[in-house]
Amino acid sequence: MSLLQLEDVTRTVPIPDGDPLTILSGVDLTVEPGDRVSIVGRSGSGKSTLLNMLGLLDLPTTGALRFDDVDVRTMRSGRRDRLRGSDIGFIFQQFNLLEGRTATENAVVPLIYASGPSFWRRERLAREMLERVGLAHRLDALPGSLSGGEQQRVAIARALVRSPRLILADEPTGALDLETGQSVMDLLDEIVRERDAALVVITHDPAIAARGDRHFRLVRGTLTPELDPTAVSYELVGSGSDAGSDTDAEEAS
Ligand SMILES: Nc1ncnc2c1ncn2[C@@H]1O[C@H](COP(=O)(O)OP(=O)(O)OP(=O)(O)O)[C@@H](O)[C@H]1O
Repeated sequence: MSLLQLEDVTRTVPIPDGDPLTILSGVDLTVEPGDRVSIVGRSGSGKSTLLNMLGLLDLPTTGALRFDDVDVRTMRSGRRDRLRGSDIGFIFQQFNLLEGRTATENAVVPLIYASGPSFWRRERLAREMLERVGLAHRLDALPGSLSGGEQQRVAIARALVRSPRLILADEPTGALDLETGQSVMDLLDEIVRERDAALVVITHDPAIAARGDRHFRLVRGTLTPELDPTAVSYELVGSGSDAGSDTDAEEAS
């Protein structure tokens, strides 16, 4: 049984007074427990759209999206939301921590929506997770007093505190220097391995992509296997205005 499966997925969005815009097409991806998948793609290639789908935030326009072999499109939105809360953890480039709340208060947030022991033991679970990411001495620190690497560790603790089976990381080292980024990735890899969770990392950085076990690139909404992620040129994965965009929308305009 696979954890997550996309089969021939297309995502189109309506354009006022125009043909629908195709953002993803023919995407096939299977993620198994313990998998470490990396996806590179330049600005506008459809990464956020794909991430939203992997995180069950958006549904395919056509094609199949299955979680635990259950067609996500047949689920009521409440069930999808609960599944996302309990089984999927998100890590972003900008750590998205609540300012004015301590590290522990930030890490506890996902457990506020849990039930049973996870809810009753939430403070302890949050503290244990922060200890696991090396922040035992900063439990009461506010985000503003933490370094970038420490803030990302709080965000990792928050993402993992419910023991999700799938972790989605969107440019997790994008706001960190090289060395801090590597140590954050080391930690993430370690914890993911310990828990046999699956990790999908979306990144512009070939060095981060190379850490995965299976590599893909997203070009104009099409996902293809990448055999040698270290050989991906900057031009392909580059971000920002110098790299240009990658969509039909840009081409059409
Ligand atoms: N609802 C929408 N309506 C119109 N265009 C959209 C919509 N959603 C996405 N797009 C376009 O589809 C393309 C892919 O979007 P997406 O946000 O997935 O790209 P991305 O690879 O995450 O880009 P970036 O790295 O710059 O964030 C972009 O050109 C975007 O403008």
